[in-house]
Amino acid sequence: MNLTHFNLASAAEAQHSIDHCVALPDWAAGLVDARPFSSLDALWLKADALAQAWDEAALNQALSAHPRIGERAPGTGKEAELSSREQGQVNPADTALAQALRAGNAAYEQRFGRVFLIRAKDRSGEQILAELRRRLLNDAQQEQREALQQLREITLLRLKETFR
Ligand SMILES: NC(=O)NC1=NC(=O)NC1=O
Repeated sequence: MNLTHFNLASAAEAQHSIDHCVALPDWAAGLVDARPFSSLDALWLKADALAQAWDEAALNQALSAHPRIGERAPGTGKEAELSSREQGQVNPADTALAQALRAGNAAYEQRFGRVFLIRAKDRSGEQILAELRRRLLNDAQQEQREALQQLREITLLRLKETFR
C-alpha cells in the first residue's frame, strides 16, 4: 500500500488495508475519514492522535486479536502472522523462558484481569520477561496506561509496515 493509493481508494478498500493494525474498527474508520493525507508523517500523526483516545474498553477489545506472549497465535489470518513475526525473538525452544513467561502471564492475568500486552518487536524473550515482572508491580491505573502505550506502539508499527 502506498499513500496515493490509500488516499484514492474506496473507503472500504482503505479500511480493509489497515484493519490488521488493531482490532478497533473505529480507529481505522477515523483514519479513512481523515483522508487525503499530504504525507506519511501526517498519517502517523493522525493515527497516534486517534489512538490517544483509547480507554480500557478499547484495550480489552483490542486484546482479542493479540495472543499471549510466548504462545503461537491461533488461526492463519494476517494478525496471527504478524503476531508470530513480532514475537520472533522469543525462542520457543528455550523451555525455561517459556515456563517463566507462562507463569508471568498467569500472574498478570490474575492481578489485572486481562492478557499482558507488550510491543514484542525488537525485544528479546528475556527483555519481555523483565518488563512483565516490572509491570506486575504496577497499580491498576499505571498498568492500564502502560498497556495502552504498548498497544499504540504495536498499532503504529503495523501501520508503518503496511506503507513500507
Ligand atoms: N500479548 C502480546 O503482547 N502480544 C503481542 N505483542 C506484539 O507485539 N504482538 C502481539 O501479538
